[in-house]
Amino acid sequence: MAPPIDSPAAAVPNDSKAGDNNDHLVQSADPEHPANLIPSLCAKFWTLGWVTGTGGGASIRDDDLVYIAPSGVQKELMKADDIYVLSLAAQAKSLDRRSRVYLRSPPRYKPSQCTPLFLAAFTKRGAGCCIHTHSHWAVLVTLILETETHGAPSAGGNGNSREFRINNIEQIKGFGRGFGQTGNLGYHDTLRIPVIENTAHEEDLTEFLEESMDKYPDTYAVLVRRHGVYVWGETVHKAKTQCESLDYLFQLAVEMKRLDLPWITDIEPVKPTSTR
Ligand SMILES: CSC[C@@H](O)[C@@H](O)C(=O)COP(=O)(O)O
Ligand SMILES: [Zn+2]
Repeated sequence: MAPPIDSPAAAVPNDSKAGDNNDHLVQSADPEHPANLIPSLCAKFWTLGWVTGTGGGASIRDDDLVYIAPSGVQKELMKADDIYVLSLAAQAKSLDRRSRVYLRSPPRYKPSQCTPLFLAAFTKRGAGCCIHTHSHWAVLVTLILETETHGAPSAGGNGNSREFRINNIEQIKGFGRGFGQTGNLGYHDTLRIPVIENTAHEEDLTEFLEESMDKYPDTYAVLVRRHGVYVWGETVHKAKTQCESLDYLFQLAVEMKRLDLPWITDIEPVKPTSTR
């Protein structure tokens, strides 16, 4: 396989030996270590159809260090030894935003093309984990929304192809209110997920993803039309459960559309008649 395109490490931690490529950064017996967790999570995601045929992936941030999968590999078969490691502090000092400074680069691969999008979640939102899926349900929702703009909004949508909206579904409670805010969305809250258009090259999505983050400061996800979804969270646990909740809602929304059921409904909150 071709060598990595991005620049090798300019700075290495003091405890590294020269020439060892900082392999110790990905060597741990702890299954929760990011270098072990990314492969095990991706193996689970593959069973859900989220990272089929090398598409999709996941990245984890541990303080200053970001762990990234290689590009174009079967994500469900990755090993810890395949993982790239990048320092956010070193990256912030880099003058060229498009070149990246890796503390560890497996020589046989290139880093994931999703890297700048994962970095946006870490630097703009302080996320601890970002997941990218090519789930059928995410893609179908963007296709349904696309048809909404060509003609009158039907019962299933909201007439705005750049935003997915749904309310009055219990699983909405699986989402946080936004970074820096406490608690989760409520049953009657409306979940809004922005949609950006796909580009020929993954990294060209970055500016549009960042734009969406600015426009929707509370969002934990951005849909990419005809492509998939990026979902993040403060922790791995939160990114994973939000991604699962979203996939559940996308599947439900597609089935609702088939049944001509609306995604947005006006339901009066039911008041408890007695206190326990
Ligand atoms: C099936 S190719 C998909 C890629 O172009 C991209 O969309 C993707 O999600 C994965 O990119 P990768 O560089 O392999 O991590
Ligand atoms: Zn992708």
